[in-house]
Amino acid sequence: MNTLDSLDIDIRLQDWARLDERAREAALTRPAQSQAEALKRDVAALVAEVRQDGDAALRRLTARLDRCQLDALEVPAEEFAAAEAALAPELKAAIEEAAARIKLFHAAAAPLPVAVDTAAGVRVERVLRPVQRVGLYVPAGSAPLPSTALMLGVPAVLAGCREISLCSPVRADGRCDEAVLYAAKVVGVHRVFKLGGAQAVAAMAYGTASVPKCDKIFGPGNSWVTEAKLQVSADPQGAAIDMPAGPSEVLVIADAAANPVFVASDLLSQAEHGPDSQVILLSPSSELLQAVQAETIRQCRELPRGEVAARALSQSRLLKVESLTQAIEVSNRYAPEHLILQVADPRALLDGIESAGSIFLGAWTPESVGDYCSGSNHVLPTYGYARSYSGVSVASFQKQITVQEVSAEGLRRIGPCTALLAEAEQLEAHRRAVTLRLATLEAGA
Ligand SMILES: NC(=O)c1ccc[n+]([C@@H]2O[C@H](COP(=O)([O-])OP(=O)(O)OC[C@H]3O[C@@H](n4cnc5c(N)ncnc54)[C@H](O)[C@@H]3O)[C@@H](O)[C@H]2O)c1
Ligand SMILES: N[C@H](CO)Cc1c[nH]c[nH+]1
Ligand SMILES: [Zn+2]
Repeated sequence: MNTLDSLDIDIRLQDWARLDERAREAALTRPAQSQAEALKRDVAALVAEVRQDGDAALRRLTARLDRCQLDALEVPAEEFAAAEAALAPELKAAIEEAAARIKLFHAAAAPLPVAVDTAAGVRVERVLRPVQRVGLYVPAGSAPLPSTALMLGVPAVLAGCREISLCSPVRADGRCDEAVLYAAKVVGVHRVFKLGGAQAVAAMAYGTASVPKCDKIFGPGNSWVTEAKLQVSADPQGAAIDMPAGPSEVLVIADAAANPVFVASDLLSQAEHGPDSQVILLSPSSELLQAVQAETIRQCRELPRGEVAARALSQSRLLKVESLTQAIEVSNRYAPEHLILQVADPRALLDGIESAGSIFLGAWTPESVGDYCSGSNHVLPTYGYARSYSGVSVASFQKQITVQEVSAEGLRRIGPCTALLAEAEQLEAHRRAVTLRLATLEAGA
């Protein structure tokens, strides 16, 4: 008998119309992030320890949390070579294929410089400059994610970042995952460190003897990683971050004609990430919801990570809605990291979507293709942050600087407007910086 045969697997089916406001809120609430207050305290202690003791703290914490006694923290050239030699040629080719497609999309979607004459003699420009020192975090706690090295490394290199460091948890045998190392090499990451969790984030934010300080930290991770990113970004001496990218989640909107086997497989693809993941299905069809419920439980029993997925399913929902219009309203309220539209005409729904990290249209677009190799980025805002944040892109690794140049004629045109507004704000020095120049122009005219 399969060990999962006896596992209690369930995913709750509810009717949205019958839920009161509190029950609706509960249905759309993400799983608690391992007791928020305790988490904040624990992470603050880890960050402080790294700030105070640098490399010694990193070795101590890695021994405690990752069960590995590290000597050198940085991955040496020989380990990259050994990783490359150990990988199957097909896997290396798949990593290269994915990298090429991610590069194609990210290069095309990169911001461009702008130059506009907003009045005769008044030129305003936007120039782009890379963030100089960036730190990438690639998870490897429950599953090493070489695809995340691609998703972060490709845009960092396209943006032209000068120092690109990458941290990923070390295995108990003292090595990093081979495919993560190969992906880092393929995209052109400069240095890789055998560090995971909050301690890796602290090392990149403040720098240690071995790990260079970074200006901005990118990447997903578990609760400790995400909380550490939030804490270091609140400290002016720490580092900026891309966004809070925590436990994976997906929301699927499906109509009566959707294939329950496909829908169940999509729900499970994100449920298997971790016990704190969440998946939601919205459909106006009771038959489809019941079929997906049965199919999800059946497929879950077949998965190597079925136990993990089952825990995520226990805090997930299948919700009967009145219409696809109501499904869109509920989805916008939830603001999912991933949104899959398995309906007859998904493009017809697209305009109504206000908040989502990434959208997948139609029966032949599983979320997995975005995770790996369609070309879009899989580092996306979770926990409702899609209401205000976007996924990682080349722009995330750039600063947009505005430039303006005004000729004498231009100042004659826009000077009076400036002076009037300065006067209204009672900022006399601002006004004079214009009027003194205008007077000089008048005198010379
Ligand atoms: N939002 C996104 O874009 C996105 C993308 C990929 C993955 N993810 C998510 O990233 C997460 C990856 O998590 P993971 O755990 O597999 O790997 P991880 O690399 O984020 O975390 C592993 C590290 O956590 C630390 N840790 C473990 N137990 C600890 C404890 N008790 N106290 C303090 N630190 C501890 C260890 O140092 C370890 O190195 C998953 O939740 C996945 O869903 C999100
Ligand atoms: N679905 C994850 C983002 O939430 C990314 C990922 C990496 N590997 C597989 N999936
Ligand atoms: Zn995934």
